[in-house]
Amino acid sequence: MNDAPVIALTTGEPAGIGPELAVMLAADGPVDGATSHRRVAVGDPELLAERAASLGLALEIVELAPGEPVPETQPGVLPVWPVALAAPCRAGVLDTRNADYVLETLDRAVSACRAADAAGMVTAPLHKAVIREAGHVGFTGHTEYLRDACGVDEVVMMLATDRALHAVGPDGKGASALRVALATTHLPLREVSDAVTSERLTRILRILDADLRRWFGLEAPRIAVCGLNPHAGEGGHLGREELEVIAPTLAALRHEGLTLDGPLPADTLFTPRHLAEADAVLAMYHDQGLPVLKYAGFGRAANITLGLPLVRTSVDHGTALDLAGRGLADPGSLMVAEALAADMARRGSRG
Ligand SMILES: NC(=O)c1ccc[n+]([C@@H]2O[C@H](COP(=O)([O-])OP(=O)(O)OC[C@H]3O[C@@H](n4cnc5c(N)ncnc54)[C@H](O)[C@@H]3O)[C@@H](O)[C@H]2O)c1
Ligand SMILES: N[C@H](C(=O)O)[C@H](O)COP(=O)(O)O
Repeated sequence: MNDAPVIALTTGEPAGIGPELAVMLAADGPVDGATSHRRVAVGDPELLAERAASLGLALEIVELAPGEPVPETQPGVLPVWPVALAAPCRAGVLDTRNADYVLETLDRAVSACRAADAAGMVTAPLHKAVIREAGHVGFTGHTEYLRDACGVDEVVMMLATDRALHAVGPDGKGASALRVALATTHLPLREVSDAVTSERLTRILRILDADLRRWFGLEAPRIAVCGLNPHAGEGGHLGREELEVIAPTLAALRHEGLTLDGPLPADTLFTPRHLAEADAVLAMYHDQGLPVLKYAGFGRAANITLGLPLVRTSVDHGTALDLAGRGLADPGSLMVAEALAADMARRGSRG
């Protein structure tokens, strides 16, 4: 199927599980509709060959020259857009010398998407600390890096379990069908309150509403919004952000036509009755929303960056240095992320 969308898979931190997940998927071949896209890995071909060999996988690594078409996905073959490691890499052992290599794989995939050589990108996990330690002191993750690379002001990190991914509402699918977006991402907790501003919430909620319509086929997305404080501030006795920032912002956005419920106490929002009435939840900070999502679907969920001019999905886990090189990592989330990117690419191409 040569008109299948090309999905660029950045292989992430070379010492982490990203490279082996890529070779595991490629060796096994298309499953669950994976023939619907053409995978091309972005990374060091020798590293990928080494990881495949060390896991005993029969895999042919095919380096593609610039402009060479990406072939149909087939078992045992992994096409690669080559980016060379800066230093030799051992699984599980981080090296700051390879930080720029990781960023180069992202730049390569972004350029390919922008040139329409790829219809979307999927990112295997990178290690944020080693990139910062290498001198990229402002680096906080793919999400913000891609925002800046694409020149947009705001993006939204949303994770969704596999049961809430493909252009349908979670209704009737139970509480494990979850979409959780974040108002703030990788911030120290003590900075969160100051970051929850009306301006930020307005930008985030507009993007979330628009992209739930665009990518998930929801005509009037219902978004449940968490409060920041326990019991959503307990009427102002446990914090005033709900009264002074969140509630007035939601009221203004309802006038624009957004369907918003909240601010709601986060502890009871994440219960089946409330979730059944929401297509997505907006959490105020990382560990308010993501532990629930990962409890519901770790290993079968995907991370989607909303608000970008290109398709980007990712896994629901990190570099798992403790597992790297051992063949123990679960490729489930990467499979889900790839299938979702292909689905989004097809939707995008239909306009
Ligand atoms: N998309 C991304 O790039 C991404 C996502 C999350 C975390 N990270 C980064 O990864 C690094 C390590 O983060 P962490 O330790 O908090 O989380 P982690 O997800 O790497 O590991 C947490 C636990 O989950 C296990 N685990 C993770 N992935 C697994 C898989 N595929 N199969 C089986 N078990 C798996 C690990 O072994 C570990 O016990 C950090 O630098 C973090 O910022 C990157
Ligand atoms: N917050 C995400 C998670 O916990 O899964 C993760 O760190 C991803 O971040 P980026 O996609 O921005 O790298």
